[in-house]
Amino acid sequence: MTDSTDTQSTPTDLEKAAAEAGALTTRILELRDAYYERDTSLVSDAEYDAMMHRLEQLEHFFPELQGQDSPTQTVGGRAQATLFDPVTHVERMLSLDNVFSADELRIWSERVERASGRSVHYLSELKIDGLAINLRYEKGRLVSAATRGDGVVGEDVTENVAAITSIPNRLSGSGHPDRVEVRGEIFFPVEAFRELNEQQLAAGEKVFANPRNAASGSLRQKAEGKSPAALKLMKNRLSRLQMLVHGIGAWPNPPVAAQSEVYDLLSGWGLPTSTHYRVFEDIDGVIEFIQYYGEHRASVEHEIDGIVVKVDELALHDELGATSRAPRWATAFKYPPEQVNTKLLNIVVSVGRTGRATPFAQVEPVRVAGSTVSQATLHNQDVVKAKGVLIGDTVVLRKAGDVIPEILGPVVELRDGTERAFVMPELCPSCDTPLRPAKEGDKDLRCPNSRSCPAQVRGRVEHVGSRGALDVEGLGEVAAAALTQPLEPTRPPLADHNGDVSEAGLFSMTIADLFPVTVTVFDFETGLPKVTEDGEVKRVTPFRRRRSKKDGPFDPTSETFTGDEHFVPSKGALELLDNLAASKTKPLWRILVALNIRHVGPVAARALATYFGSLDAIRAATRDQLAETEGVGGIIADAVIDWFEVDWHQQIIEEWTKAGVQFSTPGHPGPGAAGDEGGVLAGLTVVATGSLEGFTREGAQEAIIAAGGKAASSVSKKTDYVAAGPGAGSKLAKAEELGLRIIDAEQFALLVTQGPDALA
Ligand SMILES: NC(=O)c1ccc[n+]([C@@H]2O[C@H](COP(=O)([O-])OP(=O)(O)OC[C@H]3O[C@@H](n4cnc5c(N)ncnc54)[C@H](O)[C@@H]3O)[C@@H](O)[C@H]2O)c1
Ligand SMILES: [Zn+2]
Repeated sequence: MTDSTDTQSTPTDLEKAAAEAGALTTRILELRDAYYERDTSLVSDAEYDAMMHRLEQLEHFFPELQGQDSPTQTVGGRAQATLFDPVTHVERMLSLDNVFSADELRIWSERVERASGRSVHYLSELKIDGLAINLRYEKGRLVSAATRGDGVVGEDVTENVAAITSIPNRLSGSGHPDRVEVRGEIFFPVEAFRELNEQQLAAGEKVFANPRNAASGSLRQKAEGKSPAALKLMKNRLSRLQMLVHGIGAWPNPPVAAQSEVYDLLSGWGLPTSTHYRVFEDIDGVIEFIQYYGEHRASVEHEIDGIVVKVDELALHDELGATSRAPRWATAFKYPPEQVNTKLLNIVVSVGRTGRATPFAQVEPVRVAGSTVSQATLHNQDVVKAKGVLIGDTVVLRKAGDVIPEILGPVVELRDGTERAFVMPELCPSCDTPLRPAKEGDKDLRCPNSRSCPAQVRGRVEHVGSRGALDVEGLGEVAAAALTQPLEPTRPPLADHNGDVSEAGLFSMTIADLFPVTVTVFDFETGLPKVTEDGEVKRVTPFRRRRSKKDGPFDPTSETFTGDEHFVPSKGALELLDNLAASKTKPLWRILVALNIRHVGPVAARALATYFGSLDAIRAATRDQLAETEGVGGIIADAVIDWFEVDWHQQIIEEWTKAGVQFSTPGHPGPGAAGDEGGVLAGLTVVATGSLEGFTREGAQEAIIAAGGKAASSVSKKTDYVAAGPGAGSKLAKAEELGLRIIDAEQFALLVTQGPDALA
């Protein structure tokens, strides 16, 4: 459509548009009121932005709808003279226009360059999630601080701002103008925001949905009428606020020509300016900057909701001017939101491999930080209570980067009375055993049926395959669930991630069965598991697929016939078996982690493996010997001893030993040796580079460490051996240059198992 269609629009179109615009306006004003006056987000920012966008569209096609007081023409907020004194800004405080994609940004920059008629430099900086403040300094002294309000009239918060330690009351240096207005963002650094919300939770107060609401709520508090204790709390909150300068207000003839020079000048006066800005000669640089911070959002000390792009040349600011709402010389690129509102549909309890019963939230699926979220953990019943969420609430959900989604709290204003409280169940949802704390006073409840609780069995099998344990590709959540299905032949088949069907009902595996597993199981006549001579049911990977013509001659040892359908092991199943077989000789510490001993994660397992060198040595050790090992300590020592005392744990070791799992580090000289005077590589530094046959990159490092050596990542004079394989590159060149001892994969294997003497 073009603008000319406006005049041809039929009255009904216009009427429809007017009705929609009217409804949107009412809603947006309601949302603004909640947001700016009550520090509450009734909808997510993305929903709010979408409504604004829709209203802009309607007004674009039907300009007659665009009144002066339309939300598209006004700056959020309202000057509320009731709480603070009103301040009329000498220069209006504006909002920013938004773009949501690189394409939209390019369109913006083309428009700017066309209007400027000359080349433009772009200053890119982080969009801080806080609230805008205008600071007026007269002869270097802070005389007034005001919020944005409606852009024309703001609130006088001078007294509170004086309590913010990061804002100087006096400018440093000299040559300050008689009057200068500086603008910036007041915010909570991420860490302080987290602490604040924790304190709010503990005190039974509302949690803030984002640092911006928190900053605004903290700054806009009145000291009057507060008890001494409340006043102290208020001061404490104010003192944790920070500010960063991002512009200027009224300042006649500033002695600078560019926004970037403004920052240099102001930082020379002791004002906090961001160190994260950059000036680019074209928009491509800006787009790279946006991408960079999109991936490194979490590395910044404060929350960012986007990147602000500004024309650097100050002269152009005047030439380009502003609309009633926003400058034309700047725009904000908005990142996908990390916080959204969604409905809390239910709270259910899951039991993990350690038996811990964890309530988690099932929410209406929402897009947040680039992925769709439908669940969030709630840790334990105390956390549910502390967060004050009820089933049926609209809740604020947060997901930053790779972090696990978290529920911040309810939007209390939106309750309608149908919400209900969560009640922690008394029985394990997986096996009906009464839940109880591991020891008195523990907040977490556990299912004590560790041996056969299906949820725990499944969790342990999955844990064996996990990255920190044996890292078995194909042994994840889906496979673990299929492998451990209880023995119920009538269960419907499950499909795995390749769409292969599994006869899930036939398997009930524990981690003890994991390595002896074979594919040969089904009796081809009956379709039931084959029984070995000694009466045992052979376990098998459950993944199978329907036989096709391409599968060639029938193989009775691995194929199944269920009466009317014919199955062969799926590709995934065969791969899983291969991967399991290959993991039997992984480093000892990984095997220890896979055993699922309480408190024994990768770090403790490495410490144990390095010092003792074998499972037998660990089992033979006394509590004191374990506890005194560097990196182990009393708690872990007790957990290790407890673990060995359980009879079905012995069975795991027996089964795994029979299947060829390697419970010791080859060449390890025995307890203690590697710890101080070391294993066969004690005191030696080895660099592994390029691809060494028989070792993964990580595996080579581990082999060096396990043998008591130091695995270095760069070559230096102190390096004793450089193990180099194809693709070794610059490290090899350096080693040659330094005249170091260079060995190949075969020699490396000898070195880490038998030590330097084996190479002679
Ligand atoms: N969820 C809701 O119900 C709701 C309601 C109203 C507003 N909002 C949110 O607020 C936004 C609108 O608020 P707005 O008008 O303040 O616009 P804005 O926050 O999108 O952008 C303008 C503001 O950005 C700030 N800013 C931060 N870093 C900056 C920098 N480096 N340079 C310049 N300015 C910087 C300034 O304070 C400026 O006033 C919406 O897009 C939405 O995200 C949400
Ligand atoms: Zn249970």
